[in-house]
Amino acid sequence: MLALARNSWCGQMLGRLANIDARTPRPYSKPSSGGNQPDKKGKYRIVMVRHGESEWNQKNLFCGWFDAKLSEKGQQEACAAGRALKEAKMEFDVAHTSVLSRAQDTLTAVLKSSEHRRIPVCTTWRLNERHYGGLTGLNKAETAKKFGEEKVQIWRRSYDTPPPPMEPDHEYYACIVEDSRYQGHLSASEFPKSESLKLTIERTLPYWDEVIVPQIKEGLRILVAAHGNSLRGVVKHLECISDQDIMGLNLPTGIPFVYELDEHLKPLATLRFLGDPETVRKAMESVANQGKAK
Ligand SMILES: O=C(OP(=O)(O)O)[C@H](O)COP(=O)(O)O
Repeated sequence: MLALARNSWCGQMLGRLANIDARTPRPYSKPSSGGNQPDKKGKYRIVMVRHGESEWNQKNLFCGWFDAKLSEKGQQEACAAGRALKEAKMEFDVAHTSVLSRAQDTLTAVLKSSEHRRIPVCTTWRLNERHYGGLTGLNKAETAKKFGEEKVQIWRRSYDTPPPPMEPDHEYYACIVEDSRYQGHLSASEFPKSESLKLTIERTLPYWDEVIVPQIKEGLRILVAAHGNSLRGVVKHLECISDQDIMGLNLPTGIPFVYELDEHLKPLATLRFLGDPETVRKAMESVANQGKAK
């Protein structure tokens, strides 16, 4: 069993995060797609994976900071992701994940099924999924029926319109706000009530810039296991995707993707999934369609 302990070396870097402003992504647009042809080798490489299907993904519920577990299918996806990494001969020196079980359990399964040696794992709330506010726990298709698909699309994919806030009388408010994993890491005023992609990026990028980037530059091979929207934020930043174009990116569960980076950490190409392109395309389409009224 792999330990998900906070590594003191990660902890030191985390301590430097106070008062750091997120960088503004430059306006630039590049289509994001799948493909399994190896890219030209960069100076650096980073691999990321959205966790396997969770029980709430399976029920088509907005999840956010609720700590849903992986479904049986999600466990299998995570194991398949590990096998794909092994087949691609990808090895890692350090892994980063969120404080949510679905990402941590995916990482554990990925490292186990790829028969990877034990590596340090850094966990941070900054890689959490976006906080889905008052939508947390609602069925996406039923929400689309009630409020319209257009409204749900804005809540799911607009860059800077956050969902309605989570109020203290919300069914899941207490279990999220009082969760011990946030104690000492987030003050009451920092604790989000809901997050747009923009707000998610603003708390994820300081971790990227201050913890992950220095490790990449040290030559460490990094694996990140996180979430649909926290990773969309990282992809937007890396590829300088415009606020408009990022709306079209839907990351599938449990399919690792690779970036080859130049010496300035700019990607040599768009993200490359380690999966059959048709399977990846269908999985992305299925995520996009989750917000349609049934
Ligand atoms: O918790 C969520 O993301 P996750 O399953 O990647 O952790 C969201 O419910 C994803 O929903 P979205 O694809 O409608 O933004």
